[in-house]
Amino acid sequence: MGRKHRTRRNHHFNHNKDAQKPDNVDTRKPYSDIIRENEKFEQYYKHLNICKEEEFNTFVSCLKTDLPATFRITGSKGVVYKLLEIVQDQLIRDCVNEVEGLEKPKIFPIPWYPNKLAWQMEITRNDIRRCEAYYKLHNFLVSETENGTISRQESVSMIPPLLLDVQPHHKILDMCAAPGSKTAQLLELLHASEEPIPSGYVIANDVDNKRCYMLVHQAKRLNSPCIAVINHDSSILPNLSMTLPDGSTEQVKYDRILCDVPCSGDGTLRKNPDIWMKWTAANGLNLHGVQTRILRRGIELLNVGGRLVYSTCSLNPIENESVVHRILTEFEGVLELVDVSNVLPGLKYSPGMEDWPVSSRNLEFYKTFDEVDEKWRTTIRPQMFPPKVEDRSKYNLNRCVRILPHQQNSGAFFVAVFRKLKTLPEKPSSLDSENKETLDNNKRDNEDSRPQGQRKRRKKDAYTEDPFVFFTENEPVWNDIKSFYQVSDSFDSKCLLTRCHVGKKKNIYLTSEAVRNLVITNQGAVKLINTGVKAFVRCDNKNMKCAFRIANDGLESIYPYIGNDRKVMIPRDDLITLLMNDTPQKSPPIAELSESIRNQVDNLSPGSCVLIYKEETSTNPLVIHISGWRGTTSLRCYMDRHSTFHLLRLLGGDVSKYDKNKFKKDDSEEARNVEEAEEEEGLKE
Ligand SMILES: C[S@@+](CC[C@H](N)C(=O)[O-])C[C@H]1O[C@@H](n2cnc3c(N)ncnc32)[C@H](O)[C@@H]1O
Repeated sequence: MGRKHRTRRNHHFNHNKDAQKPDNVDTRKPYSDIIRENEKFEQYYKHLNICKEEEFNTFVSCLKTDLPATFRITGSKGVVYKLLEIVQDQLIRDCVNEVEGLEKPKIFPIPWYPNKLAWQMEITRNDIRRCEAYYKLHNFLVSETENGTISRQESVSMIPPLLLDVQPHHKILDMCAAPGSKTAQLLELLHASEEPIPSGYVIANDVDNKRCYMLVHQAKRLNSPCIAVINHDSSILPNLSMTLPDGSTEQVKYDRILCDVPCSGDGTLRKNPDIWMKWTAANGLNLHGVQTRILRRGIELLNVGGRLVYSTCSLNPIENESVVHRILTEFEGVLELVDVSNVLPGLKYSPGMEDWPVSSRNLEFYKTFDEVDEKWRTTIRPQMFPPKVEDRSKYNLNRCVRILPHQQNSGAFFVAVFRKLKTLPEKPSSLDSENKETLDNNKRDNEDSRPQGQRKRRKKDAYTEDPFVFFTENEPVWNDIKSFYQVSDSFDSKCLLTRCHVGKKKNIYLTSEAVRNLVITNQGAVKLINTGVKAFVRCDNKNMKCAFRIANDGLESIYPYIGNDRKVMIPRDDLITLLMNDTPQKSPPIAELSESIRNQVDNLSPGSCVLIYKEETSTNPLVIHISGWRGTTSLRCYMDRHSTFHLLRLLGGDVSKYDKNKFKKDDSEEARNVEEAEEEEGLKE
């Protein structure tokens, strides 16, 4: 083995070797003592020919360095393009302070990501967090992430949703969804059209109850009425049903499925260096079974003509091609691998392997199961081996995509895209005993009931979620809301729900019709963790003739149905004034706002309203809707600090109140806020 390699964490200083270390660098280095070396790892992947021999040293050296910071820009069209301008022209210029001896890092769009909406920097996440020169850049990333307008996601993890080819009408299942960065991307793709509420939806599932709440947090940032978070083992995921217009029910089959399975994670060594210490060849062998079971269930739940993306952040063929091959064999004639070589031009990758040895944990490599030593035959299974040479062309395993870290300075990743060609036959053509058992336990493709194992579990589980109670035709609070906001008759109030059966309703949430249908049809049969975007919030203010104000979260979905009388067009300078005075005590007096505002609110009764800001000048008009409050003498908007920071940035207002330097003592309170936000960032990928 070569000499011990301790990676330098602060390699933002690397781009100028003579650079002096600036003052005020936070010295916390959680991973700094990890020796990024594992002899067996290198031996294993060298033997497997994971890349060309002459590239192997570059491959390993790259894995020992930290990952560059990347993010995606998300949100509605106008906001996206405004933010894109800021990222492109101003982010590094204005958000990185000049420090002698420190070059400003480069930022560039990730070449294969559509429309320049994903960006990579020459520095790492830790550089950004620890170096004072980057505090504004860090503030930008934290506040825009919290606001839901950027997503700090590893570049390779952005690939699976792009390969799913999502349309707004698709029924989508994310089988292993937490913490939810890909779920968020799926939701964005679902909402890509102009429709305020798309007809499709995302069912986001994870087996880990705590991690399901990370999913809820992710989904909340995107304010979608089209998502439900559920909590099941996806290898035995219950069938969901929907109610048809004639009252009968039908099993839900999904148009798109993301199967981003649990894996050994050795593709994330750059981000999670502790994996260097834990890596053994046994990790892949132990995960192959659960990965296969989850993928198998996904194929059962997929619509004919539908697409399923199987992905891992592992380099190991035992978790990748081997699982894909096994499933293609089991479902012969039913599935094909899709050729995605032209979908993301500019993406560099290696084609999937068509041949691999299977290794014991002790790195004894076998070409066929017959050679396997008796003692390993419980961990090494016959189905883990590659196809025979003469069968290779049947499976097209070379259509799988393996991204190696040195190919474009990223993490490593594996993706395979399946298309379902026909319904499953009564019995798959080739089944081993393990498969037979699983399939006998799980009800078959076209049966409308839950897997047996699941029924047992349900009895044991104590469901602790508050109930999901949808409005009925005669919901008492609805009349007041409808008449106060002049809600159009085309709005279906039955898509509103609360989380209590009795007592005062506090928050009212909105789901799409399709999600409502699913929740009601499957009540008691699925462990539903969360659904619905907050649309109205109780606000018992004696000056308002309605007990509920409009919430910002659901405003984009509900906006088209609100009557014009409670809408106020707000000019830029007035909006900036409101944003700069964002506490109820400091709400700007109406008398001090522009004539345009005074005229509009003259006849507006006190209470909740929608403020609309339009900027027509740019090529992609920016339209922003904000929940506002017309007081007896003042006007204000409901915004949390991150959204206020975001809007001021978009409008070119003064952001200094929010852009605090956490390295300065005076700003310690703000620093704590930033730290808290960072803690939350830990919830994301
Ligand atoms: C690789 S992570 C998923 C990352 C996620 N797709 C994202 O982009 O943020 C794998 C997830 O699978 C979950 N998981 C593990 N076994 C599972 C199972 N049998 N059913 C469902 N989820 C499972 C884990 O809790 C973990 O959250």
